[in-house]
Amino acid sequence: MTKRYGHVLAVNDLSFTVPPGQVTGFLGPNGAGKSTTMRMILGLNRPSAGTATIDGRPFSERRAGLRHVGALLDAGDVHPGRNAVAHLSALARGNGLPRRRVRQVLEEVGLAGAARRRVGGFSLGMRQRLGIASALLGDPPVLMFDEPVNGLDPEGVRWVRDLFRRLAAEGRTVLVSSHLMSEMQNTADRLVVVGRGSLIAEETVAEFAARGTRARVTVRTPEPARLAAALTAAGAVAAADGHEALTVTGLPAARVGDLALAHRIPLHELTTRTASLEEAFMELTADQAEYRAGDRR
Ligand SMILES: Nc1ncnc2c1ncn2[C@@H]1O[C@H](COP(=O)(O)OP(=O)(O)OP(=O)(O)O)[C@@H](O)[C@H]1O
Repeated sequence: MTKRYGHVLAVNDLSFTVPPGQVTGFLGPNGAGKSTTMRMILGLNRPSAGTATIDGRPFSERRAGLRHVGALLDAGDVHPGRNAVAHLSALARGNGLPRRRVRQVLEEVGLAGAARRRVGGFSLGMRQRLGIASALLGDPPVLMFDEPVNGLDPEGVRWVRDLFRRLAAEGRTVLVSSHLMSEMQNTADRLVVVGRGSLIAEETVAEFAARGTRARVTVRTPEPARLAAALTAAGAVAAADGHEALTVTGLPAARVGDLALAHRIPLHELTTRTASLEEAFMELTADQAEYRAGDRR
């Protein structure tokens, strides 16, 4: 799909597949086009070009609505004067869903105790939970969540992760967007990474992690300057990392240790670090972030 807003190219010829039985993380920096893409999948925004299908058909052709696809797009999109039960009951009525589902999903998201409180008084985390309850209401096989973790406390983050894993284990299709790799690391099976509207990567989390920078060696010594000189002479790149530490690329840890011994330089630490997912993500999207500190575009 492609989506233009005037001269802004929000989504640029983006194509990917979200399989059932897995959690697919939809990852990209702010403004990468994630929300626009999700809205187009649901037929809320019209693509400038291309189509999105769910089980082979556009969402608009699906009569089952909430029973087929559940989505959390904007947790703030709830009438503040209503309480949680009224909000969900209206949704249930509009979609021909049994009333008992309202109680069930409120229990499921941990809002049973706040069921009769006005949504206007909800914290952001509670609104997210209510949005997730709405998505679950129709017990759908396909679920989409746009930045569901925003505003959740650590217990909420863990809860939502377990929920997504369980939904996928039940065979459902789960698409979750985030601008933070750390949120996806232990949640997603697959990643669709976007930057400035374009696809950067579509692969398993393991494949994505393997893309990361070469292994690096952290070495700590009271004589960093001498060690850096020895390492550089041996063809490595040694960068000062704090007071007595160096970050070394281009040589394995064993060679770094051997060189230190040969030069009689004491070592206080010698650690191999592989790039974290976060680093792989930052590296891949470094040129793609729309807004960055110090950016004066
Ligand atoms: N209604 C609109 N009118 C004009 N431009 C828009 C509109 N909606 C989105 N955009 C622009 O499209 C681009 C993609 O926005 P989108 O909200 O889809 O990104 P996102 O990846 O969801 O970002 P975030 O993580 O910040 O929510 C941005 O440049 C945004 O400013």
